[in-house]
Amino acid sequence: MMAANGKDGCGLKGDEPSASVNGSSKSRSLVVNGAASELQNGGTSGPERFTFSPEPTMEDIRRMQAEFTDERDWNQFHQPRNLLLAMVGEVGEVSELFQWRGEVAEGLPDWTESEREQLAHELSDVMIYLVELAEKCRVDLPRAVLRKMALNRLKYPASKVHGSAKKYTEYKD
Ligand SMILES: Nc1ccn([C@H]2C[C@H](O)[C@@H](COP(=O)(O)OP(=O)(O)OP(=O)(O)O)O2)c(=O)n1
Repeated sequence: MMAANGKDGCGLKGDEPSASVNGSSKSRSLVVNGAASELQNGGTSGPERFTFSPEPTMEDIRRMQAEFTDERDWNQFHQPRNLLLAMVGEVGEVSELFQWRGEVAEGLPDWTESEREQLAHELSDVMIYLVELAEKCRVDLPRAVLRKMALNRLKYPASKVHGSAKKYTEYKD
């Protein structure tokens, strides 16, 4: 399946996603994500912020999922509405992991490795369906996110809303 913008994917094509993605980003993620791996392994957060690995990009994810569905002849099932329902179902599975726990601290310090991995799986399911939903709706998601963030900055000027969680409609001027 071609992307909305008609560009072919590149980089990870033809490889097993887990092998190629891990292989290509491992060293960088170790260097770039020093703080990240500490947090992912249950350590406390240091002064550095958690960061993601640079790969796979959203376009990589779109292409890998398109290959996955093409190989299984599943595009017939992956219409926008079905993808939306599938994504919401996966959001429910994320919620299940948090339910009845009360407040959960950043970094999930009390979670086991297995619970963290389960969460990583469920968040990935949400992401995979979100990206495919955007593709099938012809929304160029990375660009759309940039536009939306620019709008958010206009709606919530830091100078005006600093330290307040009020919705923009609650500000008088
Ligand atoms: N028709 C389908 C079925 C699965 N998947 C892919 C996308 C998701 O990443 C994952 C979802 O698989 P499941 O529906 O089996 O859901 P879970 O992996 O969450 O399993 P479970 O519901 O047992 O927790 O597989 C897909 O693209 N299309």
